[in-house]
Amino acid sequence: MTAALVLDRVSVALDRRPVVVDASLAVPPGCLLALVGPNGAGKTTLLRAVAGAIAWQGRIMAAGQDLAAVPPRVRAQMVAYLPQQRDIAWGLPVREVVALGRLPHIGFAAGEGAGDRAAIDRAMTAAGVEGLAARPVDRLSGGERARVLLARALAQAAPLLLVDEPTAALDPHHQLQVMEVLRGEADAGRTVVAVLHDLALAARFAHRIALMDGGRILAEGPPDAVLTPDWLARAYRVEALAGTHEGAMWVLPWRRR
Ligand SMILES: Nc1ncnc2c1ncn2[C@@H]1O[C@H](COP(=O)(O)OP(=O)(O)OP(=O)(O)O)[C@@H](O)[C@H]1O
Repeated sequence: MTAALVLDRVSVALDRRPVVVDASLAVPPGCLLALVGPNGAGKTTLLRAVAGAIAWQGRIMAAGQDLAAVPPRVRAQMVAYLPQQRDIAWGLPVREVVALGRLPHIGFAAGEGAGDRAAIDRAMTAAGVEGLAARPVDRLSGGERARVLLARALAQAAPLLLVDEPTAALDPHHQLQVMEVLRGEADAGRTVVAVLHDLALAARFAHRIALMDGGRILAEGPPDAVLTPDWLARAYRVEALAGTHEGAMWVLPWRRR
């Protein structure tokens, strides 16, 4: 099957320092890929490159198209991105913030159509923010705001969804809800790349895991092939407990090495 996202020796330098080095990856359609690794590994930088937010060297292909040659509006229809930064400058009502996700489809001048309204409603329900629709977004808790921004990315309905630490600041119930949504998006045929620090959530929900350290992808594969004692010791310098439950892997970092 043709990969939905292909990275071919992607490198990024920030302040003339190599931050991502020769990252190569092929992610099939219908895959939830967790991008994991220690602080400073280069995960956010790699995701920002795929989102087109920073310059890169090498090749990034989505749905067979070289993203360097795709106009911004078309890219916004192809790629949705939930950045790590959750600041929202204006106190817009929540529903209006989520509706911004439809802009690549309807533009500034045109109004929302029935399909847009359905996508917005679906995204708000999936992210569990339908009860917040009229609330000003700058008066929400951190976790509520995070879910509103996830809803905005979901409303974009792009075939490639990039999410940076989507479960940070969420309570366990909402962490599971968000991971179920991301897994559901992948199972519906989209490609989802999620930067995750929580290895338990990565092991439980991701189809595949890419482990980064020092700007490089050290390992990529199914959770039980990547979250091994050796790789966890090498990348994170931790020992972890692990097992399986209901057909999924679980992992619990236990002590530093
Ligand atoms: N704007 C910038 N200018 C220069 N260096 C940067 C910039 N942003 C990040 N870096 C550096 O690039 C490296 C990778 O950062 P990045 O945010 O991609 O890591 P990460 O794996 O997402 O880390 P974390 O888990 O802490 O979020 C770090 O060493 C960081 O200090």
